[in-house]
Amino acid sequence: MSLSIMRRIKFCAGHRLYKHGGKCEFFHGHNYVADFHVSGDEVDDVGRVIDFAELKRLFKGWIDEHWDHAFILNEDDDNGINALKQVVPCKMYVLPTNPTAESMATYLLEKVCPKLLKGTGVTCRKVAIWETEDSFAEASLDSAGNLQSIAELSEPMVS
Ligand SMILES: Nc1nc2c(c(=O)[nH]1)N=C([C@H](O)[C@H](O)COP(=O)(O)OP(=O)(O)OP(=O)(O)O)CN2
Repeated sequence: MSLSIMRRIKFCAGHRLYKHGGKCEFFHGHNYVADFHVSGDEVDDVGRVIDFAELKRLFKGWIDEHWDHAFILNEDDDNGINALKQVVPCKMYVLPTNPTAESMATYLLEKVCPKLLKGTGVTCRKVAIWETEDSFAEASLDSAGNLQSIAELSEPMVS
């Protein structure tokens, strides 16, 4: 049996989509919502897959340190990176891809969650990033643990 739980983390960040060709090429920001879907095969003596508070500590800890109130930019965006370096103090996180909701969800699922959850006995199987109340993207693992990237836009946010 597999049991799944979800921990939601909210944060604010700025970004721009390099070479987007539209308004999202301008610096702008979002009140993001990140939904972390975590699975485990068993529960502890209390009946928990893992304590929600522990997930908050891990996920919010990473988000607060790296993405909250930061600008998230594409590593190819030299102009944007150099512009932000002029700002003091400057909080910037550079991704190997454009900071779309899709790539942010994928990055969290593939790169961040395995490190954060090491030794906990649980696995993050899906991350959804909401950019607005109307748009989100999610990245998930299939049953073999391989990445499945699915963008789903214009779905209502569940609150
Ligand atoms: N598939 C994706 N498309 C877009 C992404 C993304 O991450 N994945 N991101 C953006 C921009 O970041 C943009 O800020 C969001 O654009 P949009 O949905 O058009 O924004 P609004 O809902 O605020 O639209 P208004 O027309 O201003 O109300 C673009 N596309």
